[in-house]
Amino acid sequence: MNPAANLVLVGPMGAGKTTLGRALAARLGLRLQDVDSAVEQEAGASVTELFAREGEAGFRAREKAMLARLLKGEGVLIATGGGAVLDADNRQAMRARAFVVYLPVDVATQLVRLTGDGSRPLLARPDREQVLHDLATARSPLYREVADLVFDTHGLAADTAANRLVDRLANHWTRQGATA
Ligand SMILES: Nc1ncnc2c1ncn2[C@@H]1O[C@H](COP(=O)(O)OP(=O)(O)O)[C@@H](O)[C@H]1O
Ligand SMILES: O=C(O)C1=C[C@@H](OP(=O)(O)O)[C@@H](O)[C@H](O)C1
Ligand SMILES: [Mg+2]
Repeated sequence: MNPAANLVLVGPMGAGKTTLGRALAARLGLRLQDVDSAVEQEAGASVTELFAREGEAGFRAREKAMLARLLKGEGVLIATGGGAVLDADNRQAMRARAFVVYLPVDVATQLVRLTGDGSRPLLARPDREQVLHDLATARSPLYREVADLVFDTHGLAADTAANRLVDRLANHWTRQGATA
């Protein structure tokens, strides 16, 4: 059993972090915080606008500050963005303050799930498949490095995946600070 105050979801774009986060938070009695949404709310601008206005570096600085702030809480389910693991401080902070679940996803599934999605600036280009392969090569080791648990959702609807993940977590994660 692995004690931690919070739960964090990591994984590539389209892995279902935001979607599963919603379903899981309700089931686990945790407060959901999606880092992208929190950054957008604080900035008063979308992720796409922030990338355009401040560059990826500007967005990453905001993402890092928000993640650090959210990890100070307890009983928080934090859905990260796919690039949050790039920063070593982020990875260390996640490991220190949360039980980390990696949701892997293959590129073919990402392409289907993200068809028509215009909200991810890194995919606003014609060679999406190549971009997703390159991101996977660079980031998969980082997801693995930070993860306490790897949970595969391929072939599962989001609600079913949430139910199974709740069962898996019961054997792996003790919520620190929770009253029995
Ligand atoms: N397990 C799943 N099965 C089918 N579709 C899914 C699943 N998880 C997420 N999706 C869909 O994929 C898209 C991206 O999901 P999202 O939660 O935004 O991913 P992430 O936050 O990891 O980028 C959404 O349209 C969502 O409905
Ligand atoms: O992989 C990435 O670098 C990004 C993933 C996005 O979040 P999701 O993983 O929730 O799509 C969002 O943070 C931004 O567009 C950058
Ligand atoms: Mg998301």
